[in-house]
Amino acid sequence: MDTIIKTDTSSRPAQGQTVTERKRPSRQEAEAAVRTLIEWIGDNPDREGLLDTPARFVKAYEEVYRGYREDPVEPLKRTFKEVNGYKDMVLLRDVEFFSACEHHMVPFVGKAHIAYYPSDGVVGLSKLARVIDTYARRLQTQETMTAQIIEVIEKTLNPRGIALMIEAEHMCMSMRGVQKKGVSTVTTTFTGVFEDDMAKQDRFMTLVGVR
Ligand SMILES: Nc1nc2c(ncn2[C@@H]2O[C@H](COP(=O)(O)OP(=O)(O)OP(=O)(O)O)[C@@H](O)[C@H]2O)c(=O)[nH]1
Ligand SMILES: [Zn+2]
Repeated sequence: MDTIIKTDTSSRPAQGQTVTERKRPSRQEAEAAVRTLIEWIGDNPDREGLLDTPARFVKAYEEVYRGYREDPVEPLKRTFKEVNGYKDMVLLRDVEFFSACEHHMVPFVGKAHIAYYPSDGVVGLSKLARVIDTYARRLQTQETMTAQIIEVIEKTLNPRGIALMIEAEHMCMSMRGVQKKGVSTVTTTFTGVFEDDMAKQDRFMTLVGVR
């Protein structure tokens, strides 16, 4: 049976895409595509070691790209108001993530550091990490991922300000192409009270451990 999936526009809000509906290939079709790729690289998909590889590959893709089936707004819906009036910065440092760049579908791996000034209650700490993961588990550029995380937190939580820094190594730069290993790509965004306040930005950087 054909499955129709709705493309989540929040995966590319910056580019202003409209919602489209398209037919999702069946698992069988996806496995056949992997078989074709194995043949294309020059191996034999019928040899013993590769016989179950298309099925494993598709199963792994389901996990690696699970972000398409998740709603990033969901984890942020519940806030806790009883924090004795705590209004200072809440910061999560070193949130590890695995993603894949949309140009080569090769992994980029790194850490996100995120801070916000609560306006009306705080959100469960794990929920911010969930939002990061949902976007990481989709195809995109690091810049897009940074913008998407900021946008969903801003819209859902309406904090007084958000700071986000993502640092990652892109395998498309290290294992192929220009072949530069160990290069960190760093993206940052500051909103609200962070935006024009260098002292707040400095404090964020200090807490994150950037000199
Ligand atoms: N800005 C940005 N660029 C990215 C990201 N991931 C990969 N890239 C870059 O995307 C570019 C794609 O360049 P193209 O010239 O279209 O493709 P290519 O011939 O494979 O390029 P090379 O990687 O230089 O071999 C490369 O410079 C990559 O390093 C990302 O998250 N953000
Ligand atoms: Zn790439």
